[in-house]
Amino acid sequence: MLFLVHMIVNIPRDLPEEQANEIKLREKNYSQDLQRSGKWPHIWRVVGEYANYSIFDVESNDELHTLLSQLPLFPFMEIKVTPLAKHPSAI
Ligand SMILES: O=C(O)C[C@H]1C=CC(=O)O1
Repeated sequence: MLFLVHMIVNIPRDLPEEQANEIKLREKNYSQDLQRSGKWPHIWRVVGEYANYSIFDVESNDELHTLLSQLPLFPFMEIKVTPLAKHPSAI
């Protein structure tokens, strides 16, 4: 099942920089592990924003929820999920 996921990151300004950097490093490693696994085949930066559009390829809504809720930046994210279906004109 394919999902379009929009993630907007809002790290509080008062979070110590060292702590923020540690979370971002864990996020990068977690994200890259999922990309290597094939479950997160696309991630694109939104120009000018601390946000991304991603494609996830997972077995179920529950699996996607588990993967997203384990993102180290999850507490600081606004996430919108759009389920994708095959377009009838797609070739
Ligand atoms: O930078 C982001 O868009 C947020 C998050 C998603 C993957 C990652 O490494 O960080």
